[in-house]
Amino acid sequence: MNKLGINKLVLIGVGLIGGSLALDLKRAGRVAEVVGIDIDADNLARALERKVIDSAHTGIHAAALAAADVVLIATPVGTLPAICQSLAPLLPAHTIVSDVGSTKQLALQAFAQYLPQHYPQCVAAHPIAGSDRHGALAAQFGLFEGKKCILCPHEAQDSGSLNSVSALWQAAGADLYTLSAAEHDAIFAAVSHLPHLMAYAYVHQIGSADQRQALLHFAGSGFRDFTRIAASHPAIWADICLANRESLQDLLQQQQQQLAFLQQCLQQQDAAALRDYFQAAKAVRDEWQQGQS
Ligand SMILES: NC(=O)c1ccc[n+]([C@@H]2O[C@H](COP(=O)([O-])OP(=O)(O)OC[C@H]3O[C@@H](n4cnc5c(N)ncnc54)[C@H](O)[C@@H]3O)[C@@H](O)[C@H]2O)c1
Ligand SMILES: O=C(O)C(=O)C[C@]1(C(=O)O)C=C[C@@H](O)C=C1
Repeated sequence: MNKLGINKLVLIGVGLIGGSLALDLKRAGRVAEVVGIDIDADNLARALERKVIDSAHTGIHAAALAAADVVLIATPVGTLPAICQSLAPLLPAHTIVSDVGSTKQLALQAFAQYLPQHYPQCVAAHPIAGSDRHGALAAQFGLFEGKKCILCPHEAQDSGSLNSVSALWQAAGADLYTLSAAEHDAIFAAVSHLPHLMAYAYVHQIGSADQRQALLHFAGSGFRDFTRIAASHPAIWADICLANRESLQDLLQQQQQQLAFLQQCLQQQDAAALRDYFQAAKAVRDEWQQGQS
């Protein structure tokens, strides 16, 4: 046992987020051994080369899970139910299960439905850090340093498991916050999932334009800054958007009202309304930026 009691971490999904946490925990001496499970054998080979993990499996097997202290699920959120179902007969009694997914109600539902014996030891977590890159090659040290990590404890939560998972994220430098899963999903629909949808929609508009080549040729930093997140992993984002579809449908409706207002300002050549609208948006953006420092 090391100082946290985490001898063996089983990481399911050895990508940007899971891989980055594994790197930090290994460097901090908080885990002795990391076993990687991933459906992508090439990705596992890269993870082994980069020492993100110590051993690799392409499926969820008893041998991989034997004596696991923590199982961390870091796959697209839509895979959680099936993964929990596969884990159920194989988990040692003491194992803590956690996830890193961008939506939390689905995670708690999957834990409750497929891991009822372990439910008190299941801890839903979400680091608010990442990028448009993916896979083990994108895993990096220090990704979570100074970033928020949201924990969504549930009604049957075992406090020891919650503390152990909290300690892992703190070891990676994250600042911990607690929200209910419903609060979490409503907030991140607005500040993460909606902007991703809008970036995808805007890039589609450009990509389907007759002048596509010229538009892309001359696009500069405004285009780059607004569209970076449209380069994110399609499978990760399809799962997030579907898992949070109800909030997102409401938010898209609200966004259409914003666009309709802009149409009206342009039609009426209303410079004052546009200036006020942009000024109010700038004030919100400036307020956010100040809160970051
Ligand atoms: N990318 C971000 O910015 C970010 C930030 C915070 C949280 N998240 C969440 O973290 C999770 C992982 O995202 P990521 O960005 O690390 O993605 P990633 O693509 O870098 O890594 C996911 C890995 O899971 C593997 N995988 C997919 N299905 C699997 C399955 N059924 N069994 C085993 N392995 C499987 C993939 O091969 C891949 O290596 C997602 O739930 C995402 O919502 C992402
Ligand atoms: O930086 C990015 O590319 C991100 O999209 C990171 C981001 C975000 O929207 O802020 C994306 C999804 C997460 O669940 C958490 C962080």
